[in-house]
Amino acid sequence: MDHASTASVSSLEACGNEGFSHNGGLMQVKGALVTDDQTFQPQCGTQEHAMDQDLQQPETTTPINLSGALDKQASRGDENDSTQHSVAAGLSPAHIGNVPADQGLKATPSLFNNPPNLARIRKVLFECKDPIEISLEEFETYWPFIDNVWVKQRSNASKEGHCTTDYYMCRLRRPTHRTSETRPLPEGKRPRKKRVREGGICNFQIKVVRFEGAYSTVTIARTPGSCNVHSHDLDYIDRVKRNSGLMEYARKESIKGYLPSSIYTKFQEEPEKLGEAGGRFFTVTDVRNISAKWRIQNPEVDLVAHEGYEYQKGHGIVKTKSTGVNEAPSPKQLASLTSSSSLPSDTLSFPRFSLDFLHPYLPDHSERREFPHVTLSYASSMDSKISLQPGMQTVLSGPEAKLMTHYLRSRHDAILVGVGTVLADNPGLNCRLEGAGGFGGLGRMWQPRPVIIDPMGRWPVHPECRMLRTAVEGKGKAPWVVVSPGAQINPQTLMMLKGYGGDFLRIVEYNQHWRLRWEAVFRALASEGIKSVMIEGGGTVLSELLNPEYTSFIDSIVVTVAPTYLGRGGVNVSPDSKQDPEGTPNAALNPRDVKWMPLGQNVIMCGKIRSPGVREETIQPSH
Ligand SMILES: NC(=O)C1=CN([C@@H]2O[C@H](COP(=O)(O)OP(=O)(O)OC[C@H]3O[C@@H](n4cnc5c(N)ncnc54)[C@H](O)[C@@H]3O)[C@@H](O)[C@H]2O)C=CC1
Ligand SMILES: Nc1nc(O)c(N)c(N[C@@H]2O[C@H](COP(=O)(O)O)[C@@H](O)[C@H]2O)n1
Repeated sequence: MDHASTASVSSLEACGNEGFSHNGGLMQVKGALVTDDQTFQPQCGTQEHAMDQDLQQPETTTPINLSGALDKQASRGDENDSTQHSVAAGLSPAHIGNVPADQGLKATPSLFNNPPNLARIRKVLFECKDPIEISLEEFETYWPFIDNVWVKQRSNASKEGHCTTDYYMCRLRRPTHRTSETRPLPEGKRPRKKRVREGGICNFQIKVVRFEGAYSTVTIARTPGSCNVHSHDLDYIDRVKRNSGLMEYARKESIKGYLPSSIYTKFQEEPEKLGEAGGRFFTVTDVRNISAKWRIQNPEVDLVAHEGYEYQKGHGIVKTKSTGVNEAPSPKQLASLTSSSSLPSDTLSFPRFSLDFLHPYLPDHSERREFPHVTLSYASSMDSKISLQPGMQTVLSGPEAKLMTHYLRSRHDAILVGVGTVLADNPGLNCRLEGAGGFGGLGRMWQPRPVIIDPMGRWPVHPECRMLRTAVEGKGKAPWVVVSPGAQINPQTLMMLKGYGGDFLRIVEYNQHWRLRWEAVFRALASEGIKSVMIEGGGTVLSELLNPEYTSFIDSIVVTVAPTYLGRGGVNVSPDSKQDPEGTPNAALNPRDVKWMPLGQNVIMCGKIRSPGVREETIQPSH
């Protein structure tokens, strides 16, 4: 019998979180990782949780194809592993990536300094299919390259100044302004040649909310009056208006005193970068206009062509001497190119081996369900231990299995652990794979949400803990901490966690053993928009969830088995024993559709747990 029957989630607003607005309400796009050989197909996005009522619920989510994200496969170690006790020693080394042949081979400076995945991210910011959360820094980096799409309508700021909301409409929503045909032209003016574009043709509208906290975020979402898609593509806008990122490139080069035609020639030498930045329709007149503005202040400067370029009649500016462009870099240049990567040093290369075997066990985010898809995923010794002793982190996954685990993380909306694991491991619980679900995509947007089961509020929220550092560095999300009504959370702690983008969720449902009811936890997560949860541990959490009371909530299990025995002192994963009605012992649980897959020195066991038809909460999509 339940001691309390109402499930409720409170984000403890009552405890005094003035000045902090909820910076959630966001769309996560999962599984957007694509290998060079397209081994993995992108998946759909999910609504994480609603920030405020005027965010539109997305009706459908669309696969993301992150083409540029994985171009750079430089090898990097994981700085955090050195502190862990490793029983996986001797496993094969991590995959060493290569510097792609075309990466940064320019010896003379390029006019471009495009941020990573620019074309992809321009498209995401143009389409705004689902609410997007990015860091302020990312916003300031990417927005100038897409600002040609938008015209600001109005702005609001919160009283405390933490939060600013700007409302934008698509440029093509503006009504057409035609000059009166009858009005006489001013003296000396020729009639305008420019074709007047038809206005009012696209009713796309967004709002951009800036939230300033320990981790400043910007969320971008369609407003309720907006249509779902633009009535035109991004090229159409790029043809009509240049973005300010592109124009800034031209301005920077102009103020060096170069001829517009020389600048234009240099731009055209890197058509891919130009196209990525939205410059497919860039003209020499665009450069001339920028240059002319600067020349008003600097009329005495004699404009020159770039070194190695000169004017040749009939051909305009052409390259006359080798400038080192497209020549092979020296070893020194190569070394500096690999070390100056913008990705964090703990980035993991995307697996080069196939992980197709996992697909039947992965969440299908297009399904509409009452409860999230739940995957149990942990690493175990041969004697079913997950660590050498309580409170001790033990590495059981070899390099390949570790990449697989991070791939799994990229495919789930949330990663859940018990507080015992957090206290023992101080984990990051982010996805460190290179690509959209991990590093190098849109910051934290595609990262899974860490969830900690901590009924008594034992986790000491501290800026130095890894999850919060990870959040501040934009490498992951701050956690949601699931607490019971009895947990004493002081307002400073609450405000600190919220400032990092995390929160406390209070659950008031218990089972007969005064344990939080998992049903209530999953329902609470679902109501916050979480569609899939990967549960990593520890022993208490996993063993409890493998009991009959909860197996109807568990979809899949993915266990990394390590070739080692940790011994009796280790932390066990084992459900309660089971007997038939006559008292004869039975197997406690037999997963279905089992697959075993060797991965390096580990073997991965995948299986399904929830029987088809049991708690089949799939809701038919509404039309
Ligand atoms: N090899 C692997 O894949 C993994 C290993 N680990 C290891 O597991 C060990 C930690 O395991 P445990 O100590 O068992 O801790 P745990 O991580 O399972 O957390 C247990 C705590 O969570 C809370 N809790 C969990 N379920 C609850 C419920 N239904 N109601 C109320 N409270 C609940 C309680 O406070 C309980 O003390 C560590 O040594 C860690 O390194 C952890 C995760 C993965
Ligand atoms: N898959 C797996 N293999 C192991 O050998 C492990 N020790 C774990 N532990 C889990 O991973 C968490 C660490 O995550 P970060 O790397 O810090 O992000 C740890 O807390 C366990 O949940 N998992």
